[in-house]
Amino acid sequence: MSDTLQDGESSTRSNSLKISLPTVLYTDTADTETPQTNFNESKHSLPSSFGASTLLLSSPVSLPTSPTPFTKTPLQSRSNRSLDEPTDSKHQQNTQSKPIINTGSSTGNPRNKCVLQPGHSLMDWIRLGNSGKDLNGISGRIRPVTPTELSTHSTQEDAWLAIRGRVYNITYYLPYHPGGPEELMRGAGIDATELFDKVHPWVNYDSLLAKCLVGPLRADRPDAEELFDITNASPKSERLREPSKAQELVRKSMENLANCITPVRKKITTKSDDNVKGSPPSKIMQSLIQSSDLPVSISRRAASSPIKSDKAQGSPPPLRFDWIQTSMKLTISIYTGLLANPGGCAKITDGRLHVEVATDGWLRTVQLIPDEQIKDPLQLRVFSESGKIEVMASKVEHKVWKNVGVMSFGAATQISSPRTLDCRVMHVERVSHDTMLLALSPVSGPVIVPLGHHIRVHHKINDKECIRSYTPVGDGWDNFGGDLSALKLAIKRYDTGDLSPYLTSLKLGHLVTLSGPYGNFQLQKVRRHNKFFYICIS
Ligand code: HEM
Repeated sequence: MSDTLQDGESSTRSNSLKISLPTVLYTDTADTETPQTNFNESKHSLPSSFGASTLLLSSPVSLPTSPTPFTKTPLQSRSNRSLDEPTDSKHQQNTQSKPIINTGSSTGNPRNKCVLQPGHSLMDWIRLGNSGKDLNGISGRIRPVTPTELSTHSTQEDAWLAIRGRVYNITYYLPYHPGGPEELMRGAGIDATELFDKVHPWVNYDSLLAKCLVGPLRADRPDAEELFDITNASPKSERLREPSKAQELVRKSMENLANCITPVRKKITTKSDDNVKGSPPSKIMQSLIQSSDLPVSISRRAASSPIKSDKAQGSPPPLRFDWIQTSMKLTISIYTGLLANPGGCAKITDGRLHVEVATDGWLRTVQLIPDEQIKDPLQLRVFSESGKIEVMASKVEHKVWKNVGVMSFGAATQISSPRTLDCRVMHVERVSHDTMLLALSPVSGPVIVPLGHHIRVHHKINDKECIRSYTPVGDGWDNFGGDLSALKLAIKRYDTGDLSPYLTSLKLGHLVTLSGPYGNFQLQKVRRHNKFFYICIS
């Protein structure tokens, strides 16, 4: 709750803590040094040298807004599993014999994530992928697979599945799947595209399973090879990664026919400032979505920001984004990359959605000028491991949008010094007999404290400044749903302490002075280590 110091200890010790490299704290007051993003620039005019891009997104993106055990709204607490309930008896047996434990997760993921066995985290999977192990089970070769052959690989010891025309050997990935092996087995032996899209269309399966690729799914038809051009002389793996336009067209039309779903990813490069356009949903799909607020998958667009990652020159990691909708909600997902240790906050101003995105010392503002009106309350979730920042807004008018609007990325700014700012107490809640939860909203702009970082609270007692460090707590601690820029601190009261009696007696509207964020934790660095030790000081 309060990191590093007991409340009764002197401020001198607190000040002497040498915590370097504070990363991101953002305030938008005029007298700060934080550069501002000028969103008045036209949608094509943001200079690329600043790494800014503007994209007009059209065609609504599908799918589930995620229910969560930590949530505060009816939509979020609703289970999205209704669409995904297993229908086959094989699966029912599986799930009955090994029930999935619904834990939520430290990353804030709300859904039915499972407790993974030790040594089966995302990083362990990445390590296994880099270990040279034969993950596709056929010595890394790529070859076409027919549906008949696919259906023979449907056991936990030998499981293949197909997504968007590509067959993957998921045998090794099973124990690493955050949704549990049983869930993943629902897709074994079949074309699991629709199933996958119903559960988590945002998951970057093609990267995660890159080493597990077996080959293209080839229909049991004599002319099917044409579709994938498997006789072409270029290296097969390359062709699989970059199908020709004609192949893509054929594949998409087949998917359309089969699923009425067209998930597409379009990459925007520095050379191309094309708007991302897509076909609007068909009338049938529109009326399906319209008639209920079920998260129906209709189509999907994603794009990458034109800012290329170039760590050597100290440039920020590239951002990608995606959007999905139901008739009542719009969800913008911003992908910062694996282990980029993102932080974020969001607000709606003058009908525009502003999302501040912090990644390892870089701050960018993403703005959406929506085609239709959106309103508060916003919900924001940050998935530290996967790097996804998800912002969900309510639609003023309950209907399916054809276009999402104009999306722009502000210039990336490197922020390296902590700031001091006043925060107002927005919410006070008793957590236990001696612990209070305070939600503090910065008076002058959002404050982002990434994972592993902390802030300091400053207060003068008898003219002597008293400082204590606190690590903000995440969602799930409180019933405060409001301001997304609010920091939540869990304060344990020590009757003989200097600061905690003051903090636990604060009332709504009181001002508190904070500084930060502090900390030099970089999630990326964790990648290189196999062993972790936790130190608990009591
Ligand atoms: C097709 C059958 C699949 C089913 C039924 C399924 C089911 C689930 C479920 C129920 C969850 C937990 C809820 C959630 O976070 O959304 C989950 C999470 C997840 N699954 Fe799957 N899954 C499937 C395939 C895959 C595949 C092929 C991959 C990629 C390699 C994958 C990667 C993930 C990841 C990364 C998460 C965590 C998602 C997040 O945190 O947002 N899943 N899955």
